[in-house]
Amino acid sequence: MQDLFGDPDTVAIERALAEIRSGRPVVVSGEEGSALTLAAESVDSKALKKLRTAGMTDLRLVLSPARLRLLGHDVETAGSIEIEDDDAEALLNVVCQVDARLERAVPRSACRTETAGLELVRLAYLLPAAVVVPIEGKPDLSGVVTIETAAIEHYRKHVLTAPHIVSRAPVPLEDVGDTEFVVFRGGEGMRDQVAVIVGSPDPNEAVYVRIHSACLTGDLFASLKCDCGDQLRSTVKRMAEMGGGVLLYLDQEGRGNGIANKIRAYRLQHAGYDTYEADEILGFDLDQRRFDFAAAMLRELGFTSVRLMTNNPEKVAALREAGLNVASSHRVMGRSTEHNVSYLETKRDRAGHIIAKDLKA
Ligand SMILES: Nc1nc2c(ncn2[C@@H]2O[C@H](COP(=O)(O)OP(=O)(O)OP(=O)(O)O)[C@@H](O)[C@H]2O)c(=O)[nH]1
Ligand SMILES: [Zn+2]
Repeated sequence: MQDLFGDPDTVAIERALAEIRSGRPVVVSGEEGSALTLAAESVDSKALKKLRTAGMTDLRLVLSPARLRLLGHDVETAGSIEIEDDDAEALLNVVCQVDARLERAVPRSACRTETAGLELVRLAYLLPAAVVVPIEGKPDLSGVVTIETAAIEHYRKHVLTAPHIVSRAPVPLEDVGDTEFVVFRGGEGMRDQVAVIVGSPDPNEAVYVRIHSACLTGDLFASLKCDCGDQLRSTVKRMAEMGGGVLLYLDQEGRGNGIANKIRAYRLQHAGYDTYEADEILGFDLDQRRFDFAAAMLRELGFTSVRLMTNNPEKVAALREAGLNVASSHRVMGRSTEHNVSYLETKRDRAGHIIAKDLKA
């Protein structure tokens, strides 16, 4: 029965992600031993106290390298510090407040179990910080999901290349005409990812493709803070004019950090930090996204040669690395406004996006 419903490691990760997102612990287990692991953002003082009462006293907070650098430690790898008391508010300050510093605690390099725990929390779209407690003796952990360290380490590589189509149907769009929405399931967290096939692209030619990361604020509400909504609508329209194309609408809100973290980052931007600085303050790398799954979706639809509509050289590189032919790339500019001009300049100057030098608000 074990693998009747999928690869057991993948099943275990999906269960673990649901537990972590719900604020419950999981056991991460490997050669280095086992540790109870929780997302730091969902831990309150009661939970900290309960863990200690249950004899779990060696509580550690695992932080990403970006967050440790903000806290004043020049490191390249994740690290952990001892959690000395049950003050959850102080713990959360260390995790995401901009002016936090480590006073007494000196981080040590995270062990494999801790690094895997951190990766699990990140995959769950939560703040990248985990509370990890080594398990000594035989505490009663019945009902707690256990996951192997190696399974977490292999997860991304494995799931990103295995999309499957779950449904498809024609949807006519205003200003565009006939399209077909094809829904894939798979990838990180088994999210649904949508391909919109515009018109009738010829798989024997290089097809126009837009890989679009979801942006609730821009795509749906026409937020002035970014250019996503303009890019979405203009590329789909252009595909229709050119006889067809494929838009991949990826559930990668907030550059792969999730909507909650994006809005946390917007709060920091409101206080004067730029888009990448804000993510770094929260402990994220410059960009969390991977595009292997997008390449796998295109292959599944029968397209192997593309004209990519993007300003982001990473997307071109990712598709080429996945073995697709990127015949050309095409810039996709939205409006620049007084609210998004510095966002666009920052993408150009820090992440190498191909965006004009003379932007006007
Ligand atoms: N974390 C974070 N995400 C943002 C912010 N503004 C927009 N996003 C997200 O960024 C993603 C779009 O990424 P961009 O960097 O604008 O553009 P791109 O997709 O890399 O490149 P293009 O193909 O040229 O559009 C969407 O998922 C948005 O939700 C922000 O300030 N912080
Ligand atoms: Zn946006």
